[in-house]
Parts: sequence; structure tokens; C-alpha cells
Amino acid sequence: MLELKHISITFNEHTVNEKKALNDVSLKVNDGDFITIIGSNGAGKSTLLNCISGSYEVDEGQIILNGKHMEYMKEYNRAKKIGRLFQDPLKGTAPDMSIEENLELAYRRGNSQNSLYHRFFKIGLTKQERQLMKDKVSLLGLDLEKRFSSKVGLLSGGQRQALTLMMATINTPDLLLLDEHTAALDPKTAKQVMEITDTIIKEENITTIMITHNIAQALAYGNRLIMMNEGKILYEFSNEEKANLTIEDVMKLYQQKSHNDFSDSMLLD
Ligand SMILES: Nc1ncnc2c1ncn2[C@@H]1O[C@H](COP(=O)(O)OP(=O)(O)OP(=O)(O)O)[C@@H](O)[C@H]1O
Repeated sequence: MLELKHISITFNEHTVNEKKALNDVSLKVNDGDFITIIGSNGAGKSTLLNCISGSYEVDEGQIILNGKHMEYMKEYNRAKKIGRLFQDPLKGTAPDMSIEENLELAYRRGNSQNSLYHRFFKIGLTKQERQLMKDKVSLLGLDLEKRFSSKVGLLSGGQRQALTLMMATINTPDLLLLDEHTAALDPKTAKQVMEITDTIIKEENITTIMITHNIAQALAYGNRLIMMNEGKILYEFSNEEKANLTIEDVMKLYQQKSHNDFSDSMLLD
């Protein structure tokens, strides 16, 4: 379980650019929850994920993952427990390395002893491990298992994002953070990557938080939906509420609660 207790962060404190990006945010995420987050530009969505992953240090509050306090844990240590995807498909994979080498890096990351041994002797994946990786990659349905020695830089954006997803989940992380990971893809590829994402999350029962600008996507996936505004959680819909919601309902509630016009940066379908 992930617990956020009263977390706050202010950027550029005591300057004209001072910005309280998160203001006393508390949230309990149960094991197996898949939470989607929507909110206007600058609401604090990415900052929230950055604080959880350790990219940003919180000014106040606590972040507890499976009983362990994370707020003082370095980002590289959190990375063993937390998988993360960004909007940019170029992030998260090494373009000059092959699909197999990228997968091996991700696979060994959780196990430093194993990693050092393999790096020292330059032995790569064993036969069984390679087969395991190929079996996993074949589930993506993108034929990447047939291109295991191809450089990742040659893949399309969608293929690369699907591979990053595979790498982020290969050791079944305690938590998966998705920051608009399909937003830079064309609609057809975005749908395909989103469906692959949902399948992996369900099969591995991975606790997930996903930011999206797409309200339809936020309604279609996950079991909880959170609306953020000005560094706060504005409202949370449970699974039951979510099932009967329309995009218009979400927009209306957002306007009522935030007293703001609905940002046109939010996609409606
Ligand atoms: N490293 C930083 N330094 C200064 N200000 C920052 C930093 N990161 C975020 N901010 C500010 O904090 C606020 C929240 O930003 P954040 O990126 O979390 O919003 P968001 O909800 O993800 O928005 P968007 O949907 O536009 O990506 C914004 O005003 C942003 O400019």
C-alpha cells in the first residue's frame, strides 16, 4: 500500500515565482488499485508523481510505500520499487542498444549482485532468460520478439513505449507511475499501448497511478478517478461512481468544485 500523508512542495520559495505545487495532499492507494488522475495544466499532477518517485523532495509530509518511508530514500533506490513511464517515448530506453540489451538492463536492475556478475563477465542473458523475455515481449503483439537484436532507436514511438512499459514492469514493481504515456502517440497506437498497459496491470495486479489529459481514458481505465486543481485533490470518484459517469458529468463537477472554466487542454475523447 502507498500512503501519502499531508505532502506539500513549493518551488522558488520567497521569490516572485513562488509556486505551491502541492498543498497538503493526502492519499491512500491500496494494493492493486489503478488510479487515474485528471486536472488542468499546472494542477500538480506531474509534481505528485515526481515526489512519489523521488525526483523531487517534499517540503512537508510523508510518503510510505509498503510500510517503508520513502521521503528520504534516493531516487535510484526507489527506482527498484517503482516503474515509471513518461509522455516522451524516447525516455526510458537506450537507443543504441538492442531490444535484448535494454530488457536485460531492466531485468537485472532489481538485483545488483546478479547485475555486477553479469556485467563483469559480459555474459548477457542466459538461454532460459532470453526465452522468458521473448515470451513476455510476444504478449505485446508487436512482433518485437522477432527483432531482439535490432537497435531500439529503430523502433516506432508506439513500439518503443510498449517496450518501455515491458521494461518498467518486468520485475513486477510495487508501484507503476504513468505520466501521460500515450499522449505523444497517434490515436490508434495510443489505444493499442493503453490496452497493452491495462492487460499487464491486470495480469500482474500492479498498483498504478496514471495521469491523463483524456477524460474518456480516465473513465475507461482504472478503479478510482481523482481530479486535481491548484496543488490539491479536488474530488475522488469511486469505482461505482465512475461506472455511471459521463465526460459531461466530470466537466460539470470540475467547474463546480474549482470555480474555474474547464481547461481546453483536457481532451474529451
Ligand atoms: N521544477 C520546477 N520548478 C519550478 N516550478 C515547477 C517545477 N515543476 C513544476 N513546477 C510548477 O508547479 C506547478 C505544477 O506543475 P505540474 O507539472 O505538476 O502540473 P501538471 O498538473 O502536471 O500540469 P500539466 O498538465 O500542464 O503537465 C506548475 O505551476 C509548474 O510550473
